[in-house]
Amino acid sequence: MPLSALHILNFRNIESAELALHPRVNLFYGENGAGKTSILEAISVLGRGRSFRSHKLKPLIQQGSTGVTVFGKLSGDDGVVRKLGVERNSRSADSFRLDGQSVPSAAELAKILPLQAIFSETFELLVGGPLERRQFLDWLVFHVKHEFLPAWRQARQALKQRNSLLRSGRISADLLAPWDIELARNAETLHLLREEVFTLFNQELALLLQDLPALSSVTISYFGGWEEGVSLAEILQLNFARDGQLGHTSAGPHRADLRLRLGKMPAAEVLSRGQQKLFVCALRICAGRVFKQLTGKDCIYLIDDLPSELDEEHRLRLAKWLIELDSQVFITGVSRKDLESVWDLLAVPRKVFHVEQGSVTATPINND
Ligand SMILES: Nc1ncnc2c1ncn2[C@@H]1O[C@H](COP(=O)(O)OP(=O)(O)OP(=O)(O)O)[C@@H](O)[C@H]1O
Repeated sequence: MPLSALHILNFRNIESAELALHPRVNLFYGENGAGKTSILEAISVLGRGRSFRSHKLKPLIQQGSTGVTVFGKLSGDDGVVRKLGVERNSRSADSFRLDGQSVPSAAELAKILPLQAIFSETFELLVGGPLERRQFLDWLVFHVKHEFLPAWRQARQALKQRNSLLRSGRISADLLAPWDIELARNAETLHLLREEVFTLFNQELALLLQDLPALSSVTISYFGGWEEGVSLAEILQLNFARDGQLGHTSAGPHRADLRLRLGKMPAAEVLSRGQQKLFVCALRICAGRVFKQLTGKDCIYLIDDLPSELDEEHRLRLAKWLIELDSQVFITGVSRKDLESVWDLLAVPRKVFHVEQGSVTATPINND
């Protein structure tokens, strides 16, 4: 369901902005520091409870203010309307609201407002550590498999307890046993769900990249976080002494990863920077495609400073993928001309906003 309205209060340099949005393409242009990324961050806070750029709350709250508020209205073609609200305050706990009712966590909002963000750090997906790739896969698993979140929370809790015992030095197999059982049980569930979703994802990625030979030769494999063919329960027992020395659990679902290779080499060492960026965009588009196939719903794309990240040919490719997906997109850029050129070329209806010192104004476009 697309976001039809957005109301932002005291968010970084935006004191107040009320936007009526286009159901498909929304472009934001303006000088450096104008507040373009802040608009995408506000949408991210609405859908995830946090910004894609910073986990910390404090930098988001406008200087001199005590809290930020973001409201959004989602409107479906069938006339269904959902209202989301997030208030983040430096003094009290975060408040998440859905259709006027308080909800316990941002996960409830994420189900209604599924988001994919593409920004400069996203392009580190190939070269960065496993955490980003694991979070990338888990986004899709969370959205398409309802069993995922409870298993993930229980595994995280068991891991926390196990690590705290390991660190305390009071370790005996008896003390660890209940947490080993809990961790291993949930880990097997997470592994099966991740593996199943990854298989679908990989098939879809091959289709998406079939006419891009340089990228379609990249192979991706899923690593569950411990040795294949052995149960995690056995591994935890085998690693007992080692984990004790390390003070943490060395194998488990928290070590899962996606391994991207081109021939025998890590893909990041062979692909050019431009190819890497397009490949990361393809991964994110593919996640949206699988999400749509399995749920019948669309996810929303937030894309920060696109013209500085991709050249025009790659921007055109990304725009075509987004159009095929029929997703609502929010894209920022400094120059209006660079930002609009591919959408002009493809004659795509859209809304263009000018952002200037924290104020946001809808502007007429050529075909208005
Ligand atoms: N907590 C805050 N209170 C007030 N102003 C802030 C706060 N945090 C950041 N700012 C300012 O708000 C603006 C936010 O910039 P933002 O990153 O959204 O700009 P942008 O238009 O995306 O710029 P660029 O093109 O450089 O990426 C900056 O000018 C920054 O100095």
